Amino acid sequence: MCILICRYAGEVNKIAKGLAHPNVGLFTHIRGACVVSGNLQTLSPKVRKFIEDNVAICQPDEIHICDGSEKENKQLLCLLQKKGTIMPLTKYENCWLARTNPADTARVESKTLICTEHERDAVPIPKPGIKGTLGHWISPAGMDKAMQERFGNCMKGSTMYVIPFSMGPIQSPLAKIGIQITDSAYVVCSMRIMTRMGQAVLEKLGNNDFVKCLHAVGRPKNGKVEYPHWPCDPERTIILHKPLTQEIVSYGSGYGGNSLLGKKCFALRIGSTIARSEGWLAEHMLILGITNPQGKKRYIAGAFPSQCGKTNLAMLTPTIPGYKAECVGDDIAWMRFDKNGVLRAINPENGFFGVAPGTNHTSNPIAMKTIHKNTIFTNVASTSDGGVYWEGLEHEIDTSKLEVTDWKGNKWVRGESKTTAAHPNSR
Ligand SMILES: Nc1nc2c(ncn2[C@@H]2O[C@H](COP(=O)(O)OP(=O)(O)O)[C@@H](O)[C@H]2O)c(=O)[nH]1
Ligand SMILES: C=C(OP(=O)(O)O)C(=O)O
Repeated sequence: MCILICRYAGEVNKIAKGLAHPNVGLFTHIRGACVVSGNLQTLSPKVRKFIEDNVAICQPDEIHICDGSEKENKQLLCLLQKKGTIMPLTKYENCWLARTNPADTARVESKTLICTEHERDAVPIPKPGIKGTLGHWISPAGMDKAMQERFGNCMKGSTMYVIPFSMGPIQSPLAKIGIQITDSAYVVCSMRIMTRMGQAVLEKLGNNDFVKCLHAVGRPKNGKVEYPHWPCDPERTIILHKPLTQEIVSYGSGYGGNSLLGKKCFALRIGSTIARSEGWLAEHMLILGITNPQGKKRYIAGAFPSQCGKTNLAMLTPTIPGYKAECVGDDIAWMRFDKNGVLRAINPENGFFGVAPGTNHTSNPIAMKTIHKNTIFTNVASTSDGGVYWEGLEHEIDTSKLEVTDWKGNKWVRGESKTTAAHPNSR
């Protein structure tokens, strides 16, 4: 049955490509690309247009509208395993390890740009001759050009996934909705951990506006994909934000910080512009609840740059007797004053994306308890008993009795290997 539908779809595909308006009457297709999962009928005209526009540019073979279900997640994890993008970590429950292209391991600030009509609306303008360090600006024409140079046909042969997601609990009045298009199943599975995503979000959205997020892993200009299990285009990686139209565009990287667009791109950067216009704040801050021995609870928020300890402080285990600490958020805080003038905050995320090295039962016991179930590890080392390893676990995992494979897939021996077992920014 399945084969028949696909064959029929292939024929319709050809016909559809020849029509003046490629969507006429073809509810299983968008511009000739077969919808292999999800129902076009449930999409609002705005969501459908967003998909259609990008299908026309990116030319995917298939479209998968994500419902966020457990079944879908399992199918995608299985697909990723078949492609060699992830491997199961048999020591734990539903845990996986991804190894990226070694050139795609972190966010790239220098390639992260904000698009506004005037430079002064995006970044402070330094004196002539001085290089600014606070963000990068791109003009609308520059953004259009950057996109044209990269996105044309970039999903040929691939599946375009459509991820409806909510930053903040779906029913919360503070939540904001985005739709992310991506050609990475790793991104879909990761977005399922980091956000609330799927069918329920589409139902909440109705025909309202949403933050438009477009992501493609890209292919190098010369067509040579060095690591087929992790396609990317490090040379041309670019992360663009257009606050005016609430658009995010990310090309060339599969690394979480660049590709999970709900996180830094939406919750922080676009979020801060939405917040400014609506009179609230989106900040790069952890939120921690502290209850003293008398039962009085207070919250603190703390702003540290990336890789400076937000996740670890947010997961603090108190050493002072009688105190209780509760993690609300480890990266981004959405804050506003309520009608009584009390500052309230939510964590718009739904999961954690912490740096692995340095994490152990002494430095962060809560993280250690959390990560042995339903976790996607990226660029950590693996052990022959199906576990993970990184710098900082020397006193907890006896590597002399195990074989260790480093984050690049090579044999690693403690005290002998000259490189680290895990990438310093492994997550
Ligand atoms: N020495 C030391 N390292 C820390 C401390 N807090 C965090 N780290 C390490 O710094 C790195 C980044 O930590 P993380 O909490 O993920 O930072 P985030 O990116 O700001 O959330 C990890 O390797 C941590 O183990 C600390 O208080 N002391
Ligand atoms: C998510 C990231 O930031 P942080 O280090 O603040 O967690 C990142 O840099 O990819």
